[in-house]
Amino acid sequence: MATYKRILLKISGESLMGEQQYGIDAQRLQQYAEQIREVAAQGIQVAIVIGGGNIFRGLSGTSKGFDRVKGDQMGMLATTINSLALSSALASLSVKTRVLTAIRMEPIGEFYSKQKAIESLERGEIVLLAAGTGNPFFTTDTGSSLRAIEIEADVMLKGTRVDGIYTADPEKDATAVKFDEITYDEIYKRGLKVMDLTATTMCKENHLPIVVFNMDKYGNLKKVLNGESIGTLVKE
Ligand SMILES: Nc1ncnc2c1ncn2[C@@H]1O[C@H](COP(=O)(O)OP(=O)(O)O)[C@@H](O)[C@H]1O
Ligand SMILES: O=c1ccn([C@@H]2O[C@H](COP(=O)(O)OP(=O)(O)O)[C@@H](O)[C@H]2O)c(=O)[nH]1
Repeated sequence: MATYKRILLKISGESLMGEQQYGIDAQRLQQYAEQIREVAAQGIQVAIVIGGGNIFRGLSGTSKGFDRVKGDQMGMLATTINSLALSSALASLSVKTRVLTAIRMEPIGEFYSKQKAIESLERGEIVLLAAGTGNPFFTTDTGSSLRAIEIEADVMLKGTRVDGIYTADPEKDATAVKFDEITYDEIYKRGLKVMDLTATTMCKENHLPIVVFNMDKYGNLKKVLNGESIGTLVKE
């Protein structure tokens, strides 16, 4: 039995690289599309935000001489490229999708509105929310929390390449221990960097639970949605 009716799934752009150093790994993309199709077939309404770190990050561009605002705009275009790729992979599995962009760029996608997103979700379409918040100096984590709150999602699922939230970055500290549950305040107190603080604060202020889980393990998305205790649940 699924515990959530409407979800906002955030997928890390960097994870889309798979084993590659850059860009989109076709196999990884296909795996994501299959898993998303499976949960949508259970009747769960799915909206998706994808990062752009596999292509471009504004902040890293500044060290190479890019203007930050232009760099962030490049990052937002990167999230749009990834959204189109996932939309196409889902379409090839006969799943209906709608790409809504935070910046006007028809015909690549339609300009986002809450109403369009909800109409599509209620029709059973997968909604891909591209270009983050549409503003520089933000991240797709913040875009995800913003959109999740707007569309009245029951939960924000942060699909990433680690198993959940740890006492320290598990990619750097082998002694780090995973939390099954954690409060928003504990994330601040411990200075945990799994999600940016703007995103965490938006979720806290709007009472939106977050689940951080490993999206790269095939089948995990379904497990989270079926209420298995996978990943880390963030709540009050
Ligand atoms: N306390 C922590 N618990 C879990 N992951 C952490 C923590 N601190 C930092 N991280 C890092 O956060 C990453 C997950 O965030 P994500 O937004 O998916 O990655 P990225 O920003 O690289 O695309 C993990 O890969 C991990 O290295
Ligand atoms: O609302 C937003 C969302 C994203 N970005 C830019 O898009 C890049 C890619 O997004 P992010 O780093 O969040 O992707 P991920 O870490 O998930 O790969 C960021 O570095 C920013 O430069 C932005 O400017 N505003």
